[in-house]
Amino acid sequence: MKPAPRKIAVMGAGSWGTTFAKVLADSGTEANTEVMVWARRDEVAVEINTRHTNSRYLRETKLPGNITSSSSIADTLEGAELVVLAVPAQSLREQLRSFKEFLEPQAVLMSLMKGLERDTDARMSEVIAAEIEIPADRIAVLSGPNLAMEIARKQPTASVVACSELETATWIASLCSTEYFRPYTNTDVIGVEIGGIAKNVIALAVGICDGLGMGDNTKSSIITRGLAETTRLALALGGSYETLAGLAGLGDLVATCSSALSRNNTAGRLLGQGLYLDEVNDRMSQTAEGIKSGRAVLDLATRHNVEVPITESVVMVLEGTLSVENMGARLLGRQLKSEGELK
Ligand SMILES: NC(=O)C1=CN([C@@H]2O[C@H](COP(=O)(O)OP(=O)(O)OC[C@H]3O[C@@H](n4cnc5c(N)ncnc54)[C@H](O)[C@@H]3O)[C@@H](O)[C@H]2O)C=CC1
Ligand SMILES: O=C(CO)COP(=O)(O)O
Repeated sequence: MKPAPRKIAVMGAGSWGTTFAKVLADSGTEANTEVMVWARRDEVAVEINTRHTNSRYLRETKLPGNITSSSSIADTLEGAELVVLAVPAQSLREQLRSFKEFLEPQAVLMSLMKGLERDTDARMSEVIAAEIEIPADRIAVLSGPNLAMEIARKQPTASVVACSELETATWIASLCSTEYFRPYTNTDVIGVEIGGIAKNVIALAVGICDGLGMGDNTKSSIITRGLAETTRLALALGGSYETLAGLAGLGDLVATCSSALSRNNTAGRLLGQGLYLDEVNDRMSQTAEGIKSGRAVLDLATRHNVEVPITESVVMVLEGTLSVENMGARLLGRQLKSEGELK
């Protein structure tokens, strides 16, 4: 296996980028790996460097001393053998264009993002491959039940690093393994990404049910049938069943759909309580990827002839063609079918 890198760059100083930088720094202390976080706003970089906090996203959580930050893309990427991407999914393509000239020639890129690009329906690993033109063995993704605030508090969790080349995934896993963060490896990049993307839309649906005052049977039914439609989509795209039964599928779906920390779940709850989408967006200070990715998930599924009734209903609510009150009737009124059908 390759030795630990001298430097890892994390592009994006939001809640997950900063928290994952902390995981990397906690993991790499003995190897003296420098972890540098790129922040869009200079004041965030200054706060990380001087106070070792990022209070807007992680309140008073203390960041390890081997994390530094800069608002300069060039400085952050210089010498970085691993580049971790943690910006909102819809901004990735544009950001990569500004990162490209500063990337080290052999750098490995890993996406932390759980979104699908609108209009192209591209997964983040596909956007990276298209914009940076590096081989698949240097493109990885990380996904799993990973609510940032819990990890920042060092509450134990597991996750999945996926790359078509197992050696790359194994190398990255060795760089982010700590006493509170256990990464598994997988070569099924499609399954891992689809699990992370689709669960955000399902979490919106569960949040809507919550906001409408529905109980646990309703939410459990949405979670379970949500997993069925996510699995159908992943299989149609070439992902594997086992991946969707694992941390990046079931694991993340359960965490996101049950947690008040989830931004997607929260956004859904506000919709269920009767707020308009504009009002919900105004209240969200962080990225809820499902709101923008929902339409792309539906388009992707439609192109592949995959039925995703929960996603479709959520998109209709988001686009104003279905009221939250009528969502249940729309889902329950469908033709009866066998539970086992995964096609
Ligand atoms: N927060 C969490 O618990 C987890 C988040 N994720 C995923 O990680 C990705 C990033 O999420 P968070 O860090 O939570 O989001 P966030 O909303 O906390 O932070 C986003 C960061 O990107 C920056 N940003 C905003 N708009 C931008 C733009 N147009 N161009 C460049 N940068 C921009 C912001 O300044 C901020 O630093 C998302 O895809 C999310 O689904 C995945 C697992 C856990
Ligand atoms: O992906 C996440 C947990 O694994 C975070 O979910 P939210 O983006 O809904 O907060």
